Amino acid sequence: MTTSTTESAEAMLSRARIISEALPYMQRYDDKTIVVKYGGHAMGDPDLARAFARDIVLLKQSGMKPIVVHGGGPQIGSMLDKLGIKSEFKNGLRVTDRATMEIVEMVLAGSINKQIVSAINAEGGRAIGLCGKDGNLVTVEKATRTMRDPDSEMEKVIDLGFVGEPKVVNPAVLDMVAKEDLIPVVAPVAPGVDGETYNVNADTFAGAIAGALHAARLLFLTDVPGVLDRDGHLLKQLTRAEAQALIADGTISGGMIPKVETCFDALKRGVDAAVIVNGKTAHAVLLEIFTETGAGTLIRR
Ligand SMILES: Nc1ncnc2c1ncn2[C@@H]1O[C@H](COP(=O)(O)OP(=O)(O)O)[C@@H](O)[C@H]1O
Ligand SMILES: CC(=O)N[C@@H](CCC(=O)OP(=O)(O)O)C(=O)O
Repeated sequence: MTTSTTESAEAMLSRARIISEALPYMQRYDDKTIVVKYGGHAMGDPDLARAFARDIVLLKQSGMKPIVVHGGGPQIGSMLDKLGIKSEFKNGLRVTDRATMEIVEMVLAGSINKQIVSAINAEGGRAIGLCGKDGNLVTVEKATRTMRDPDSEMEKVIDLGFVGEPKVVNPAVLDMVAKEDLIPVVAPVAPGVDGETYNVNADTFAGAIAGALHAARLLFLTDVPGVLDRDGHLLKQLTRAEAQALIADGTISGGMIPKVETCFDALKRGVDAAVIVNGKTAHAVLLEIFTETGAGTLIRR
């Protein structure tokens, strides 16, 4: 036997071992719902987008039920800039007037949603694009928030406009989609009980869907390796008490606060575990589902 044939046989055996190692995970998650929140910061690079779509198709092909819930905050921001519409965030949520809502719906339920659907279909999957309006999948109520007024030092109610908080999730729509072997791709735009259209934070939206379906995993794909401690090191696991302390001392701030809070909320509503991972790493979803330790921060009951 020549050296090159021996090496090639070893390489083939190693490939076979890697494929074989996937078996326990395929068995663990067989027929289980995996909600993947694809954040706007994790999108943009075409190679990463292809790898993401491929991972989702692989989960489906392996017998799991992936549901993609996507964001698009930076993309909404660019479109609003182009149109000269000013936008601001309060308590991590975009203040959404009627003109802003029109753009949010166009960007989220329109271009981004269809880009993800096309990317999944291009990898051989069968995706269907939805938003909270389709089949009344998610109904929301107007979000209420308070903020400390620096002058009076009193808590004041702030009006965020058309920003919604999920109130009712109707899993029947997703059950029907699953029966047809389709992969749902859901945009966080939803009707209010008042008949208006509302903008929902994509993390909150993903958490509500994962909770209603008692998903086995809720994955957040963002632009950092996970939750980082005071020294910037990755926390492989996070308890509620640790999270509360890190929020109180400012280590967890900005968009990471609703993400972490959504994780604990989803666990309370029946999700087995939530994970925050770096969506800027190729095949982040596969690494999370098909390995024992995963790559990001695991939050579980
Ligand atoms: N302790 C922390 N660990 C990691 N990221 C943090 C932490 N505190 C704040 N962040 C910020 O949270 C951001 C992720 O949240 P967000 O911008 O809402 O992401 P996405 O658009 O993916 O939902 C990170 O880019 C980081 O700047
Ligand atoms: C109310 C609110 O803030 N909605 C978000 C919805 C998109 C989102 O959450 O996108 P990411 O996941 O990429 O941040 C927004 O308008 O930006």
